This record gives sequence, C-alpha cells and structure tokens, in this order.
Amino acid sequence: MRVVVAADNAGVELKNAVRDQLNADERVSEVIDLGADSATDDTAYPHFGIAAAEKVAKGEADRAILVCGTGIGMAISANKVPGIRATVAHDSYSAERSIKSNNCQIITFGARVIGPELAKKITGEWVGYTFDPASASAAKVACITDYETQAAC
Ligand SMILES: O=C(CO)[C@H](O)COP(=O)(O)O
Repeated sequence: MRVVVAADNAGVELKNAVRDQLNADERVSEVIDLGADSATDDTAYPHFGIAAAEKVAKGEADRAILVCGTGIGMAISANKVPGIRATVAHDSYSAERSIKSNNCQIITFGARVIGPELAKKITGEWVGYTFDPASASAAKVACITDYETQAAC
C-alpha cells in the first residue's frame, strides 16, 4: 500500500508522527510526504489536501492521511477532487467504516482534536482494512460515483 501524508502548519507534528509509524509498518510499501515540513510554512491546507487527493485520484498512491487543525478543511478540500472519498476519522469505528462502508481512500485528523497516540492507533488499524466490492455497501458507494459522473442513480 502506498500512502500519502500531508498537513498544514497546524498538523505538521501529528503528520510526522503518523508518517513515522507508516514508515515502520511492513504493510505499507511507500510513504509519500507532501509536507508541510515545518510549522513555519503557512501554506493553506487546501493546497496540501488537493495535491494529496490528486495523487490518489491519479493512481500514484492508494490512500492518504491528511492533518490540519480540525481535519475538516482537509476533508472538504480532498473531496473536491473527482473520485475521492475523504472523511475525518477520530475514532476507530469511523475509521473502519470509512473503508468498509464508504471505500474512502482518505482519512483526516485534526491535530487540535485528537492526540498522537490515538491517531497512531487508528492509523495502524486503518491500514489493515479493505473494502469488499461484493459487499452490500458497494452499490451505495457506486451511487455516489454515478452522481459524480452525472449518471442517474
Ligand atoms: O483546521 C484547519 C482547517 O479545517 C486549519 O488547520 C486551520 O484553519 P483556520 O482556522 O482557517 O486557520
């Protein structure tokens, strides 16, 4: 699994902790860090969120974890990229269902909301989940995709 990580200045520290854990995870073949590299970088979160989501949408990565102050701005930004399903996931159950129900490629964390230990725990669990295209959830996700591509659903 290839995972992109990115954060704005509010999320740099948590993003780095998540990145280091992903790098140590043998289930992860590649971690692509799009920055920010420093809390002094004041590039706004949409630039990071959209760049990361585009990488996933283009097939250059499988998933992404994005961090800002709340996780909300990153989720909104990533969801503007066609084909991307992104959500804030500050608890284990939501992170699990983001994959199993929604086939989300991206979860986001708010560094001002969640602590590093819980974020790392959720990250480790999240790597282990896969979406089942034969599940009852698949048609529901397809409805979202159909809407996005302007087909009826
Ligand atoms: O959390 C953020 C966006 O959702 C970001 O880190 C801070 O945004 P701001 O409150 O607009 O500065």
